[in-house]
Amino acid sequence: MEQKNHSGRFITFEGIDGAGKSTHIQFVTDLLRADNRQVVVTREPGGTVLGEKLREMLLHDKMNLETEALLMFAARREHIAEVIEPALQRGDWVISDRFTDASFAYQGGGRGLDLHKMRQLEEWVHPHLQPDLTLLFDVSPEVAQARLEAARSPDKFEREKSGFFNRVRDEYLRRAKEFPDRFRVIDSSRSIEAIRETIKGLIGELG
Ligand SMILES: Nc1ncnc2c1ncn2[C@@H]1O[C@H](COP(=O)(O)OP(=O)(O)O)[C@@H](O)[C@H]1O
Ligand SMILES: Cc1cn([C@H]2C[C@H](O)[C@@H](COP(=O)(O)OP(=O)(O)O)O2)c(=O)[nH]c1=O
Repeated sequence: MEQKNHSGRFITFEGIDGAGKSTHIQFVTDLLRADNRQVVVTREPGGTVLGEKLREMLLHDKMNLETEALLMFAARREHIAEVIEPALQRGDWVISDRFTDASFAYQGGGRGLDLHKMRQLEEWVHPHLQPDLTLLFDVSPEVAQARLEAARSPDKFEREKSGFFNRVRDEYLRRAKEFPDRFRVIDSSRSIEAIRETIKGLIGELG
């Protein structure tokens, strides 16, 4: 994987809602801490006091699509400045439940925002920062939906229909092909145990 000018590592977890990201973040954190790594676990939208306020609005209030994209990137700007960059400078490992790929997938693929506008926002907000590793938890919307229904009440995004999640999934998979060096696609229709084994191998590759 590409070398960066920091000694920490930046790992992002992506996938449609209900794909299993949260389930495996704890596992990866435990794995790294057992190996004496300093780990910062965070999430988007959110991760800072301001970002969590923006998250509340983003997950529950109806808004214009461009407003939604801009607020995602505003929360991200704060998150990078306050949490991600300082942690990487210290040499910590940063695990983020979602990052910019989610904006491409949800606001771009899912809702149809012009990807060119998204690239401009990315170039503005983090021209030089990219994850070292992105774990894409890939599963059909039907399986994800069934898991979610058993688990929790839905937010604004989770109430979307399977057509929306198919577009989100397709955009994630398109990006995985575009950036094969950092993306690893995980078949999340398998058991939690089988997925853990796959993840163990992938984290090991990071050194
Ligand atoms: N591989 C799996 N097999 C069966 N159930 C799973 C699997 N992975 C996650 N789950 C369950 O599915 C639900 C959604 O998982 P979660 O990790 O919260 O997804 P996400 O964070 O991607 O939205 C949870 O109840 C979790 O226990
Ligand atoms: C980071 C990000 C998240 N989202 C959406 C995806 C999710 O539906 C929602 C919150 O993500 P997530 O934290 O995965 O939700 P939960 O805690 O319920 O598992 O925000 C976007 O639409 N664009 C983005 O850029």
